[in-house]
Amino acid sequence: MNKVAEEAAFTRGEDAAGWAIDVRGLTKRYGERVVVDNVDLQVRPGRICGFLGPNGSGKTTTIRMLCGLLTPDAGEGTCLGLDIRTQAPLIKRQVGYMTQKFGLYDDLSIRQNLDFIARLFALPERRAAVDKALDDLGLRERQHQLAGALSGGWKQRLALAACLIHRPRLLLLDEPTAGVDPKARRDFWDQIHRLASEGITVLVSTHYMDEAERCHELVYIAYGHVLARGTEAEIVQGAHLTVYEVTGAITAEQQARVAEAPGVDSVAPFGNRLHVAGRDAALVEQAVAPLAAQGLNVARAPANLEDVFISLIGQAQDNFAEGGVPS
Ligand SMILES: Nc1ncnc2c1ncn2[C@@H]1O[C@H](COP(=O)(O)OP(=O)(O)OP(=O)(O)O)[C@@H](O)[C@H]1O
Repeated sequence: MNKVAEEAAFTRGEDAAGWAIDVRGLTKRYGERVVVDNVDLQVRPGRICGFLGPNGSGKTTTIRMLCGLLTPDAGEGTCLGLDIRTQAPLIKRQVGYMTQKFGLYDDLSIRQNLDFIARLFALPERRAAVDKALDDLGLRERQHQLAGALSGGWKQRLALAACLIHRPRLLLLDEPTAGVDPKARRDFWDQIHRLASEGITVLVSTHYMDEAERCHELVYIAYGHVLARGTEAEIVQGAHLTVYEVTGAITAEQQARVAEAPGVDSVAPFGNRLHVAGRDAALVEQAVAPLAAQGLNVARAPANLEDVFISLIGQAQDNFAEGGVPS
């Protein structure tokens, strides 16, 4: 690619190959512990990529390496067409990073908080930028309320407005809706989709499966390793799980017995239903047969993301137990 084409790609917020995020082999150690191990990540502009994995699996550490807040011990690549190792200051100016903790001032109003952030970025038309952020996120009517007096959902909305005030091309959202009620989460996700449709790329970590389902693509990480990636359908198909759904008055003892049966990777309750899943169809069928004989309803069911992730984490534990859990 020639210089002109390269600059055009940079202006669009992507690298020469058209990726908004394109990193390979990202690795981070703390002392002897490898907490992110050889992670590759590629996301196209305007896509919403969900970043999932158990607590402590390396999501935050990866996100911080992407925006230049942490230097990787190994690995390379670009964010918005900029080198994560050598152009971190430029990346930071074009990224909106929402951390897990509410980082704004409780004793300032919504407007004052946004104005403060606009000053930090030295935005030229500060008042207009704050007005736009208030309007875009539906915060205008509450602009004089103190941030500390807002409910969790409105705080998240304000945090998102603060992330967007400098018009970033990439949003890195670290569990943005933790502890927020379902209606506020839904509103938040409507905003994320609106932003993506405007061309903003989003990498969002979450533990909520309904949120994972709203992403264009997903990356699942455990022990610092990527275990699965793709669309929801690709991940579910790729897992090759056989799932039986059990309904009826199942006892704790029956549940424990089926969980211990050979070939059962995961047993997960969903309301009054129990999902029993594994990769070997014959073994799973054998495991649930006694439950049917005991009068419970047992029927094949499609695998869902949660079945897959529970199964993957179980396999990862087995692998690491055999090959040595990463220290
Ligand atoms: N500054 C640090 N020093 C030492 N260990 C750290 C540091 N920061 C993170 N870790 C460890 O690295 C591992 C990965 O942490 P990270 O916060 O990236 O995980 P996560 O997937 O974001 O977890 P969660 O879902 O709980 O937010 C954890 O075991 C954590 O304790």
